[in-house]
Amino acid sequence: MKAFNFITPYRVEKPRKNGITMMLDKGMGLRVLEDLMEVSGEYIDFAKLGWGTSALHDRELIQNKAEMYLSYDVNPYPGGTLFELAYMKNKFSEFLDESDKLGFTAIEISDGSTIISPEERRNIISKTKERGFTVISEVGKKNPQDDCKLDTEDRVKLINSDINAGSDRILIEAREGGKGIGIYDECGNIKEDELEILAKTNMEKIIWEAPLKNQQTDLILKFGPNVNLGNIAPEEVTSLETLRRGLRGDTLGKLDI
Ligand SMILES: C=C(OP(=O)(O)O)C(=O)O
Ligand SMILES: O=S([O-])[O-]
Repeated sequence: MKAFNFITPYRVEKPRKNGITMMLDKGMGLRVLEDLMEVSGEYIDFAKLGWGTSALHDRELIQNKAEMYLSYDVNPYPGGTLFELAYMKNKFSEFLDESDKLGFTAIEISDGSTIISPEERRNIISKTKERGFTVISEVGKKNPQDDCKLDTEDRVKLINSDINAGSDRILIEAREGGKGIGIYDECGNIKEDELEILAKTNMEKIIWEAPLKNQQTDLILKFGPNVNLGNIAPEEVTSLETLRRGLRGDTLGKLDI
């Protein structure tokens, strides 16, 4: 039983469709991960082993980490950048084979640093789906100068086309920093117009990358405790859960929970 259970607001439990939290794992060791899972595993739905970090560790460690995540019902997956590298090297099917063998259950398809034609993107999404992975496709470019060339209409088109091709979730790029990219301005504040338009596409499927606390708070206040959020730092997972439940001043008494 949880401490103070008589005042803690309830939130939908896993497996959940909404209120998804995606955590960014930047190369944690197994013991740190075990500790984290023990205290926060129930608040995490997906764990992304950021960009190419999983390629720097022994296969056995990655397998053990994936197993640990799965034992807490957390879906582990490799960073979109690693997929992009595999794609550039013409090793997409080997990438899926290896991901499967390592125990990853989801795959991120992104073009943050590469160029992939819309047709190719749709093919890749459906092939990944056919292989039995949960598909998370990302919309946005890593370089702010390239990202700002994508207007809102382009993003809406991409979201809809990815969903039609079979994506389970659409990730809105904000990187680890969360500034000057996607729905955020240079200070990391939300660009309301952009947010409103993207939110009209399919809120259930969208995961907003929101690495900063002000972003998490604003999105929770706007869309409620069960908004899907990603790129959450491991040490911020419990903190985010308090925001979702009104257990922190920023949202206390302000949520319908
Ligand atoms: C962390 C990110 O990069 P990657 O998907 O390459 O891990 C991201 O896109 O937010
Ligand atoms: O490389 S990152 O921060 O998406």
